[in-house]
Parts: sequence; C-alpha cells; structure tokens
Amino acid sequence: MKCQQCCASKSPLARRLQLKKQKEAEEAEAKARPKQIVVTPQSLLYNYDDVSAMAEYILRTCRIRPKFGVVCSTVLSSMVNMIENPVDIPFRDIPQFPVSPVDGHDNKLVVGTLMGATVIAMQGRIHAYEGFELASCTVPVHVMKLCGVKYVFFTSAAGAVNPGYAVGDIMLIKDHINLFGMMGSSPLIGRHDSRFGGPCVSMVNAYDNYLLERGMEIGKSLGYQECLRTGVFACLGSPSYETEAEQKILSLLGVDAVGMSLVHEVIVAHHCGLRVFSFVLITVSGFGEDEDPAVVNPESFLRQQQYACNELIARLIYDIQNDL
Ligand SMILES: O=P(O)(O)O[C@@H]1C[C@H](O)[C@@H](CO)O1
Ligand SMILES: Nc1nc2[nH]cnc2c(=O)[nH]1
Repeated sequence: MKCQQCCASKSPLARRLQLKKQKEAEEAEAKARPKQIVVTPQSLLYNYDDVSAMAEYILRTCRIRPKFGVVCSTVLSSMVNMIENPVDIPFRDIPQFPVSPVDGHDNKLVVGTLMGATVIAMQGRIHAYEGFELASCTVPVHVMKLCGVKYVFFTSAAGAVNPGYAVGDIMLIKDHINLFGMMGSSPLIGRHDSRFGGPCVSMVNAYDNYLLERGMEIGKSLGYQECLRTGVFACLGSPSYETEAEQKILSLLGVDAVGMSLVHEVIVAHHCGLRVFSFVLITVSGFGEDEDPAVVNPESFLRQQQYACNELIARLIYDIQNDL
C-alpha cells in the first residue's frame, strides 16, 4: 500500500496542489486575523509606563522637581558646572535609559538649581548616528516632561552653511527643516499615547517666539551682538560632515547651520507641550575657497564662546524664573 503523504508529495502535481492549498489556508487565516496596528518605535521601545519608571527613579534620587531641562551639546557640557547642589545620575543607573557608547560623551544627568530655579541637565545626548532609533534619541525629552519640566533648552554643535557665519557664532534657532521627517522617519510616526500628545502636531511656534526674542535681547545685553544670529537649522543622520555638494543643497533649501541632533528632540518636546529654546554654537565653518571643512578654531576662542552660551542659558532661566 502506498503511503499517502510521502508518496504524494513526490509527485510534482501533488506538490503544487499542496502548496496552493497551504497558501489559501494562510490567506484565509490572515484575513480572519484582526488588523494589526504598526507600533511606532517610540511606543514599542518606551511606553508611558517605562517613561514613568525612568522619571520616578530620577525624582526619587534627586528629590527635586525640575522646572527647566537643558540638553547640553558635547561642546557645551561645561554648562553643568553652573548647577548648584548638583546630583549626578548616570544614564546607566536609570532603568532602560539609553547610554551612548561614544568615547567622551558624559552620559549623565545633573539635577540641581541654577539662578534659583530647579534644573535637570543632560550632559551628553543620544545621537542617531550612534545607531540609535529616534525613539531612543528623544526618550529623555519625555522623561523630562514626566519629571515636571516646563521649559527645555536644546543646544548643539553645528557647521555653518550660511556664508556669513563664522566659527564661534551662536545661532538661536528660529525654525528647522526636518530632513529625517521628510524621508519618513520621526519618533512620532505610528501609534501615539495621548498622554504625551495627539497624532499630529502643528510646528508653528515650536521654537517659542517669546523665548527667542528674550534670548536675543539677553544676548545683546550681555554684549554678544557681534556673534549672535537667528537662523534655520537642519540635522543630518551621518557622522560625516557635509560634502561641498551637500553644503550647496542645504544652502538652497534655506538652511543656515547643520548638525547631528536636536531637530527630533524639539519635535517631541513641542508635541508634548514643552516650551522650547534652542541654539547652536558654530564649530565648523562652511566651505571657503581653500578651506578644509573640518577646521576647528583654537581652543581658547571656543572656550570663550562656550562661556557666552552658558551665560545666555543662565540669564534666560533667571528671567523666566523671575517673570522678567
Ligand atoms: O551633542 P551635539 O549634537 O552637539 O554633538 C555633535 C555631534 C558630534 O558628536 C559632535 C560633532 O562635532 O558634536
Ligand atoms: N553635520 C554636521 N554636524 C556638525 N556638528 C558640528 N559641526 C558639524 C558640521 O559641520 N556638520
């Protein structure tokens, strides 16, 4: 007697029939299954409870409810030295908090007071070019929100695209071009949690106009008018600086300065209702005739400009805190 299964499966016709049946069964099963929602990396990687657990750990550790958040660029990490009664919280101690593997990134939060206001500062941030999802780059913003932060200041190192800019200039950001978003990549894509915000968000006033104006006034009053600019920022996903051709494209798009972070953080902050003030320190000049794009000015000059940035942050916090 012939075995039904193995002998039948040896005939090509029987095998084709078997495959057809199998495909039809799979299709019927897929049809019967409820439609799956594609989960956004943000909600997949860090849901509301995960973010709450991170915020609770921070609040329990520092026993301060911060009103101001500051995300320090790698070049502006000295900002945290201004914080009084600082409590250092390494990223690795916070459950699920991302940790940058890059040498020289400090990977800690510093919580304390500055100009009489409570602050939480990130010394070192998470970059997409390190291989992280945008959800990981931006989860610290949601954590700040759940810690009680109302105002958040983002800073970054940047390369000049605007030919009128020089190394050491401080550009207050008035707008951005979200190149990642235009390519379909955003921490807000997919299912949202309404406790953080709605499915879509207007980006009007994302760079809070009032804070921008106050920042400009303060910068001028501190005597920095010569190096203060306001402009449009863009973030690229690569750790390589721009080629000459890329610089030209960015310039045509209306970008004044370009960096490797910040834009997606601002989107998440604005989406969840934080008031945003952002600026970049120009550390690499645009292309000159014979200029190497990676030329960075002498240390002492940059240190002076880092001091200017720190002063700007401190004074703006003071003014907001005291309703000035
Ligand atoms: O923290 P930011 O975005 O300022 O850091 C940038 C990106 C690189 O780590 C570095 C390049 O200069 O600065
Ligand atoms: N993309 C980019 N990021 C920077 N970060 C600091 N300088 C630069 C720059 O010139 N280009």
